[in-house]
Amino acid sequence: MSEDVNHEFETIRVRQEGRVAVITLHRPEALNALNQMLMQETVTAVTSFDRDPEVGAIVITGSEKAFAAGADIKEMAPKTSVDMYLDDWFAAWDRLAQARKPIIAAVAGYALGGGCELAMACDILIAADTAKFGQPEIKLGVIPGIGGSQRLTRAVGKAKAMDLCLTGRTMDADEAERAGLVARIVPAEELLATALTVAGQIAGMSMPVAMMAKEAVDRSYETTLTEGIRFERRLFHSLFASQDQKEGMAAFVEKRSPTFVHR
Ligand SMILES: CC(C)=CC(=O)SCCNC(=O)CCNC(=O)[C@H](O)C(C)(C)COP(=O)(O)OP(=O)(O)OC[C@H]1O[C@@H](n2cnc3c(N)ncnc32)[C@H](O)[C@@H]1OP(=O)(O)O
Repeated sequence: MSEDVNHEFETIRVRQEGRVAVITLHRPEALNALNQMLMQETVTAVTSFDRDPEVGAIVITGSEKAFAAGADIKEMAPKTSVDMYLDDWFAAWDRLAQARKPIIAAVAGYALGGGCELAMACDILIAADTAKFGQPEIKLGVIPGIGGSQRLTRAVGKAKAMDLCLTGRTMDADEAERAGLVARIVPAEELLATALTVAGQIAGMSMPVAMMAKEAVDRSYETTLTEGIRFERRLFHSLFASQDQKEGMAAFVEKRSPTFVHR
């Protein structure tokens, strides 16, 4: 992907700015509803950037009005249970959550249902003051299907996750930040610039170190405290074999900025 860094696909736009890759969801006619094409294109782009040594961080964003208004209801409506099971509907999104490089969701407007779930599958969620989050699937006679009941509960706790999943109501950016879903809120007009700055800071770190930091935090969701601390300690010890640990600590002692080589 790095040779042709500005690319328009059917449902997404991708570009690269230095070591930051930006994926913009682009289905304006449907408020970026997540259809199968958008899922495939987004996951393919993320997978490709994840493998690209010239990319240190990825930003996923939408439009001013909608990050994504959910999975595509019109596409799903006629499906049967067997269709959904045989096609393993939404399984491809799991590949996005398996990316090893940090992904920032820059969210303005609606992030509902699958849109909220996509944002939560990213590593840092930066919201515009216009953002609205929710899991309204219950109003459609279904429940979240891209991890919402699990990631939302881990992010905001059982009380608020139950409230959101059982009533289908939306919460604004302030409430989402207070609840712990959102890392930062910024004025809508500063959203992309802020996301790019944060992504640029991350991409300027040693890549293996940033990847290990992500892996260690993610591990806290999957394991006991004792095992998680042991895992973190092993990664930490292993970094003393890296050139970037030598450079980072030498730079501090010599009162200069480090030059990381991602090794
Ligand atoms: C089932 C699982 C696992 C996950 C899901 O995500 S289910 C979907 C959850 N999301 C929703 O239920 C939200 C659906 N959308 C809305 O409620 C509204 O569109 C809105 C409140 C987000 C915005 O309302 P507004 O009046 O400003 O805009 P609309 O005229 O309603 O929408 C414009 C255009 O977009 C189409 N649209 C919007 N959301 C979806 C969607 N999730 N799937 C398919 N299409 C969507 C909407 O139909 C309209 O297009 P048309 O005028 O051509 O019908």
